[in-house]
Amino acid sequence: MTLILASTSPIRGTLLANAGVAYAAEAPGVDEAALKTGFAGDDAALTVALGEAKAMAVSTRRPDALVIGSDSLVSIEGRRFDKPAGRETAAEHLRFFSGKVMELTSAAVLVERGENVWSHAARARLKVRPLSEEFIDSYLEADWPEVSYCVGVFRLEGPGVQLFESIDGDHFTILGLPLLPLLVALRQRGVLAS
Ligand SMILES: Nc1nc2c(ncn2[C@H]2C[C@H](O)[C@@H](COP(=O)(O)OP(=O)(O)OP(=O)(O)O)O2)c(=O)[nH]1
Repeated sequence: MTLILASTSPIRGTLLANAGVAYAAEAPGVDEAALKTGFAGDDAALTVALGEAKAMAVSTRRPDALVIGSDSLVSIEGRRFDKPAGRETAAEHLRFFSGKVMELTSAAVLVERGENVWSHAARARLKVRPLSEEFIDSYLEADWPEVSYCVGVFRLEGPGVQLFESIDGDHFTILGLPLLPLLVALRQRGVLAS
C-alpha cells in the first residue's frame, strides 16, 4: 500500500526519510484557520482534528493509499500561537515567550479510504529563558526566514535550542511529528517490518 504524507512541512518529510520510511508527500490543501475558529477542544484534540482533516483531504483523492496527517501548535498560558506571519510577528511572539513555559503539542493521524484508523497526540513542555532584545534581533537575523514555517519560532535542531533553559518531552514531537508512536502504528499495519 502506498504511504502518503499529507504535509508541506519540510521537517516532517525529513523525519520520515531519515527513519527509512518510504513515502510520497502531497500538500493537503486544507483551510486550517477555518477549522481552528471556534474549536472547543483542548490542544491535543485540535491537533488530531487538524491532522485528520489534512489526511482526509488527501485520502479522498487517493483511496488506494494510507495517509499520514499531522499538526503542531504552541500554547502559553492558554493562548495559542500559529506560525509567525512575518519577522516582526516572530519578534512579538519571542518577546511574549520570554521566561515562560511553552507547551508544544503535535499529533499524527492515519487515514485509510476516508476513515481515521489511528491517531496520537503528544505534548512537550519547553522552558523559555529570559530573552533580551539583542538576542531576539540576532536570533532572527541568523534564522529568519528559516523559522518562518515553525510554530514557536524555532528549529530545535538549529539555533532554536538557544531559546530554552529546559525541555521536557519527546524530541520528535517537538520537531513536529510524534514519530515513535507512528512507527509502532506503521509496523502494526505491516507497512514497516517488525
Ligand atoms: N524544523 C523544525 N520545524 C519545527 C520545529 N517545531 C515546529 N516545527 C514546524 C513543524 C511544522 O512544519 C510547523 C507546525 O505547523 P503545522 O503543523 O501547521 O504544519 P505546516 O503548516 O508546516 O505543514 P502542514 O500543515 O503539515 O502542511 O512547525 C522544530 O523544532 N524544527
